[in-house]
Amino acid sequence: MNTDRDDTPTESGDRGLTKSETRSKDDDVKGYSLDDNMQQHEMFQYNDTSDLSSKNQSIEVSSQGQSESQISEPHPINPLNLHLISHPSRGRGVFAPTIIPAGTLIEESPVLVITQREWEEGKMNNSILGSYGFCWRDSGMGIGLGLASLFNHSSSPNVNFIRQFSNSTIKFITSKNIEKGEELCICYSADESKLWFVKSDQAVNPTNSQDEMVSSEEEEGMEGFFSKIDLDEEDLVNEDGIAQKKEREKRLEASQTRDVNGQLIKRKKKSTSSLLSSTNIQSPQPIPFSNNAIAGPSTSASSSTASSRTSTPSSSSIYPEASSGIITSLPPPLHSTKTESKSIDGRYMELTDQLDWDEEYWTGTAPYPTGEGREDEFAEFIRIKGPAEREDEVDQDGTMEIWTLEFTDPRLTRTALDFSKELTATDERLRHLKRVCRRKENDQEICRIVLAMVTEYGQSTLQSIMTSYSPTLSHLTPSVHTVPSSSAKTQEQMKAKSHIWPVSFQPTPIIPNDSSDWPIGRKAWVTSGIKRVLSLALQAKSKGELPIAAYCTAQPSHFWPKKEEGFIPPTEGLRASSNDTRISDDHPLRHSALNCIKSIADLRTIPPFTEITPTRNGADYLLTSLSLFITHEPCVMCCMALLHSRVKEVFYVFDRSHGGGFSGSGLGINARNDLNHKFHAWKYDGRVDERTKELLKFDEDIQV
Ligand SMILES: C[S@@+](CC[C@H](N)C(=O)[O-])C[C@H]1O[C@@H](n2cnc3c(N)ncnc32)[C@H](O)[C@@H]1O
Repeated sequence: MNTDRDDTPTESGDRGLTKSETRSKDDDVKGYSLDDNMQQHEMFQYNDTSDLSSKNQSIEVSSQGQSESQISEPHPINPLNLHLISHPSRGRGVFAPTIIPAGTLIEESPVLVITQREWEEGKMNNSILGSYGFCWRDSGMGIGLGLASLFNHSSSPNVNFIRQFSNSTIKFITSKNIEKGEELCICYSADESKLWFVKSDQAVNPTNSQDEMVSSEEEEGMEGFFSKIDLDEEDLVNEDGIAQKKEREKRLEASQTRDVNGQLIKRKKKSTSSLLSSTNIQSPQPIPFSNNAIAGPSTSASSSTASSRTSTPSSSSIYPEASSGIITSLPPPLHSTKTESKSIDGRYMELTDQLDWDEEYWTGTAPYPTGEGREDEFAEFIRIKGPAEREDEVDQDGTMEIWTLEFTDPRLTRTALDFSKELTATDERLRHLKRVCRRKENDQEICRIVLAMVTEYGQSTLQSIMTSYSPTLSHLTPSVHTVPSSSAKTQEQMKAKSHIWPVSFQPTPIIPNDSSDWPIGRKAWVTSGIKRVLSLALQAKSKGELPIAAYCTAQPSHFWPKKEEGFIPPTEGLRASSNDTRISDDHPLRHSALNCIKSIADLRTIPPFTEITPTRNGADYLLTSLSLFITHEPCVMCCMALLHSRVKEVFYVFDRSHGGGFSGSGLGINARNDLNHKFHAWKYDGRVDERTKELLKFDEDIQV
């Protein structure tokens, strides 16, 4: 479908939307039913007469949306027969009626492309569409037809989407094997602070393991964006470089709406889930996408619209894959498009040996007895906390004082917000606060805007900065307001804190401080990783290298958190080992961890690793969900490289007295709120024999 307006389903589409809005009001009271939904979809169908076997089968939709005559040959455009089910908090969602293999094309949904101008002038963000738009090319918005708009959000999605600007469609492809009855979800944004609704994932992810620290922000270019980023929510994101910030601002600007005076206005938060809420999840019903649901207006104006549809090919002719349900040619992975090369830099790439441990024995999957009861044979690991966690532990109910700007005239909002952004752009202490707080007081809406920490400016200084910024603000006086000093970690906190001032919602899982609760199999696996790097480091030493070694691999699937929120399955089979080669290469950057990351990067450019579909948009980094074992605490540079590669966890043996990226430097790079990924750092707390210890010592200040 192209974006030409004549090709868009104006007539039926408009009616469908009008109807849908009217219906939503009713649904508020009576709940949402699939029958309603069937009716709604019927409104969107076109009268494709070429598919009708009998001319007598003219179709009329009664006010109940019922077809008055039957169509003999159903023409399913939803060959997977997916179910639409309404959930009490998420609203409608798409569910699998049967097992669906990874890589299956669910739908290639046509998109109505709305230009930035149309979106703004039509105040579409204020309408129900505001919750449905996909960011599109040139700051436009795409409203996905078909199933596109019905996928709910999950941060561990099982469906990827690929926006195809050239033909204005979006492809939805399963990224995992889907179980019968599972909800199909996409990831709206990897940065959940950008979501405009309170997320509910229980049914999607029934087990909520506590083993994962969720990355706070992914690269924007790769994300699947929905448009609905609130003015104030926008301000919660990390400052990650001018270019991205500008891009984000542009996008934000594009999706903002203005009032009649051209002033920016706050977008209405309209959650379809509340409109569609019902007390129970309804029993699954197939979405009635078949010919017998086709309905079309019979007026001459509408038949011209309808006739432009008659040439529309059937779904199976457009998407041959859809008929089998399996895509034969997967989209290329994000990291590389190479498919043939077998060697890198003239070297043949070989996978390093697997870790030496009896997986079946230690995980209890073997027919013979398991390793249960042998826990004492393994040393413990201590988790190294970063500043993020220490900050989180500080008084959760605390408040602080900030300067705010208070006014009732909505026309001041834009200038006040711009000023606020300029003033507080880099102040981490304000990041958890929504920038705007609106309250109704004495029948008047009062708008308060975050300005700065009270400790930063005196009132007169602030007033004069403000006046010189814009004369529009000169008659306002900053006032002091008490606000929560941290984000909300639970729904209760969210309620309590937002009562004072709206804050961001950042649930943090409780993470154990040591390995005492690990299953014995994980202890055995991690111990084998530690043994491997100690032995690699001794070998390196014997060759005259610095005695530092690393080994990177995926955690065995047995230990993967089951459907845990935020867990991205690693690339199985991908593994590499390395040692420090600063001496032999006479190169200052050949640190063991960097060498290991490079090997993984090299491997990912050759088959079979090029064949892997990214598990979620924007999340397929070099070391996504991989674990790294290393003899020594990595230096600051290596820690940053590991962070950028999105490593999941690092196990190490020896601390560095200084320069180490975890505790040696005091920087705690593994868990900082001002960095866009967090990972676990585990320190080996067991014994290493004295001779090995001695052999693996090196001068930390070495200059190569
Ligand atoms: C694109 S629509 C998805 C379909 C929507 N559930 C419906 O019934 O129309 C986006 C809206 O779905 C709801 N939603 C999606 N994912 C959700 C989640 N994980 N938790 C809560 N609500 C969710 C929010 O109300 C959001 O505004």
